[in-house]
Amino acid sequence: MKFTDHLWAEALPVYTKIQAHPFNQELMAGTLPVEKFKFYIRQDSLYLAEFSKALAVTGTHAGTSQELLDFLQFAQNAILVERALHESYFKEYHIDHQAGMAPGCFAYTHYLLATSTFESYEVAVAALLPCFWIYKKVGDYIYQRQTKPNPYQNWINTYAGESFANSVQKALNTCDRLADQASEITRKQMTEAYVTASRLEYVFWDSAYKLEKWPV
Ligand SMILES: Cc1ncc(C[n+]2csc(CCO)c2C)c(N)n1
Repeated sequence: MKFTDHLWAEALPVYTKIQAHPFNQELMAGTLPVEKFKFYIRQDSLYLAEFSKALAVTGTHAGTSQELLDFLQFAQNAILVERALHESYFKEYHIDHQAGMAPGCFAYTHYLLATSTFESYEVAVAALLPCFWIYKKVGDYIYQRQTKPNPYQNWINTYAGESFANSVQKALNTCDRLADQASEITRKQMTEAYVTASRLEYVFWDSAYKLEKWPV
């Protein structure tokens, strides 16, 4: 059994809830209120700006130049995705550039920044994996079942392409290779980081659906 199969089984209850979350169900049906989509896009733009740094830092801890290159390309891609959001959705939906990070976005981005900076390369790779893998799974799920026409079609297409699938496969292969060479303690830490980041993916969607605000 591959290590990533074990990870998938460990976080399956979290994934199941992400797939069933009203944000994703309504996005798929095209019925998601536009306010919630706008909130999500603004938060995702803030997320991507920090996520790209976490990817780049993780790359500096890689053991091979190929993996450094992979992570730098992921980081570059995250910045390009963020720019594309600005070019399209920010203009189309008149999204507020001033709104700061909601608690869910803050928790997720800072977890990834801290993990990539202070934990081992192995643990950082496991923490970054849900971002790729869960988006691929949710993206495929929505793409196959979407109601057409759908006002969120462009967003739905973003994670359905072949080049994104290749990136996800690279991240999975790296995680498996590292786990094969890691101690049992490190593998446990990797599993914990993977589950935590998966829970934070859930929190991120839930935050958008609830238009989450700081309570104070
Ligand atoms: C909260 C949140 N989590 C994951 C993604 C997905 N994602 C964004 S950039 C990228 C690949 C970078 O090379 C991936 C997989 C997202 N957009 N927002």
